[in-house]
Amino acid sequence: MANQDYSRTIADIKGPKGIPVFGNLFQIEREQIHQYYEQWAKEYGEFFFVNFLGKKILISSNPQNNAYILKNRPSKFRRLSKMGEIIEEIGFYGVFTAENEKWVKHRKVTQQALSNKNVKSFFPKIVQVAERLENYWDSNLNEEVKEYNISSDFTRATVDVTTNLAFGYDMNTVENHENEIQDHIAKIFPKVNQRINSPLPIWRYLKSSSDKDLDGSMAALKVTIGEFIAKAENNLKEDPSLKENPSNFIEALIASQDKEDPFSWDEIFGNIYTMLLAGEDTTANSLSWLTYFIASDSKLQSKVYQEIEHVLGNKEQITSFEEVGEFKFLSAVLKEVLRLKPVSPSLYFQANEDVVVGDLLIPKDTFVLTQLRVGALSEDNFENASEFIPERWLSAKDTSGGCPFTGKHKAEVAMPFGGGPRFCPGKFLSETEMILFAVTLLKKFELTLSVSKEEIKEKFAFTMSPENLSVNLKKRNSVSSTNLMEQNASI
Ligand code: HEM
Repeated sequence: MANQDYSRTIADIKGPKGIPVFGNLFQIEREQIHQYYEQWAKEYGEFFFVNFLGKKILISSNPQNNAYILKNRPSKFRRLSKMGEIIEEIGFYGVFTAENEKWVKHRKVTQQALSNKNVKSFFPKIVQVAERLENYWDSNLNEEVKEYNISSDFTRATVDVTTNLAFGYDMNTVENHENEIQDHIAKIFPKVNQRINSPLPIWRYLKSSSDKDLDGSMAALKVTIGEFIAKAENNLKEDPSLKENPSNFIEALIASQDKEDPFSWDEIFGNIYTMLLAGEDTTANSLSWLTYFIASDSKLQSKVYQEIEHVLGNKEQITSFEEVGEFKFLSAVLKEVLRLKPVSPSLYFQANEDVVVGDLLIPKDTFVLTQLRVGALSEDNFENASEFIPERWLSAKDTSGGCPFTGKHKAEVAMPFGGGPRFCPGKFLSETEMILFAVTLLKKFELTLSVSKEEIKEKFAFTMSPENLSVNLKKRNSVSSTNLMEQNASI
């Protein structure tokens, strides 16, 4: 029994009234489920229950309570076991689903692979991927392009970064469009989401065409991953010193086989899938949301462009890691994008024991869904919380004219990368990638939305993406030539 004080038990917790047997099942649209939870949080408060076919989910929306849940892992809370089973059933037995000692072991090797030190030394490769993006646009896009699907370019770029950094394998999907790896990856999250929210595991007895499609994609991915593994095994054979000092994630996983407590082949495959998936959708969707805000606000776009001109000077591209840190405004814009459009607005947990959160006693095994964006959109934490104000993330030292925003700002409440011991180990890598790819796009093109802002909807399929996003691109004069023209004019 939990030994903290509490004033409520789950018998006191209410929620939206459903209908007999089905509960709230027909009150929601699956792809906007997070928005229903956010709306209900306003009505029912920091804890409420939803019920799908008799299965109850406790929704937690208070940021302090959510931080407590995230922090108290793996002891008091674990990832939802049903979610773990579903993800592992597909083949992803790795750091995201592992618990307790297993998780510690998986996390160590993942964190090492994604360490700041590794990302910094890998930086030239990220620049190379950005240059390929630019080459691709130079060769394939006219001066003006309408209704362009920029999200798929971001997806390719993030796949290339992850496969290079973590697997030492240069896929160059940015330029070689015949590779379909991202099409296969794209099927996984929506399916996981559908199965988690499905009250009955129908797919185990009767496979729909989309279930069979997923099996086909997993088989294709297995072949690709087999190639990554073969390359890493060859490297280890040719240079046995890599066994002690592996140069990437895959080598580290394979090298463990000669040591105590090795990773099994299922774990090796599972972690490679995990890394591939975790690194792609999240970063690419965040870049798509960035595009959404920038393309719909010309003032914001010119401000970002001014900073790009200022930092790049006469250069065409960022050339050193230190320069990334000079994009103070763009960084603030990205933070604001992640506050308003976190790609993971909901995280799924399960109580390992009876545990008191806030004033509530939550019994062992309760399914708890933390709804993270409620706090990020609350006036209690951020002034004019629903507005896009990147300046709120700038401090006085970031600007010449003193602190640009003095309103309420509880930065810790926005948790786009999760929190506690299981917070996202790819944060630093993704922040670096996002600056580089955003600069590459925005220095080159002026962007407008091809559809009205209202037509672009939040679509939740385990991660949240902008549905219907499509942009018009107009090539700019290059940054260096604009600067030269300005210099000439001032002479
Ligand atoms: C904008 C980009 C990204 C966002 C918003 C994001 C967000 C998240 C979130 C919310 C979690 C769950 C954290 C928790 O449970 O507290 C997570 C976990 C994870 N992320 Fe990311 N992520 C991003 C990019 C990446 C990248 C680039 C990689 C690797 C290439 C990555 C690898 C992982 C892994 C391995 C986990 C599982 C950690 C664990 O369970 O211990 N992520 N991420």
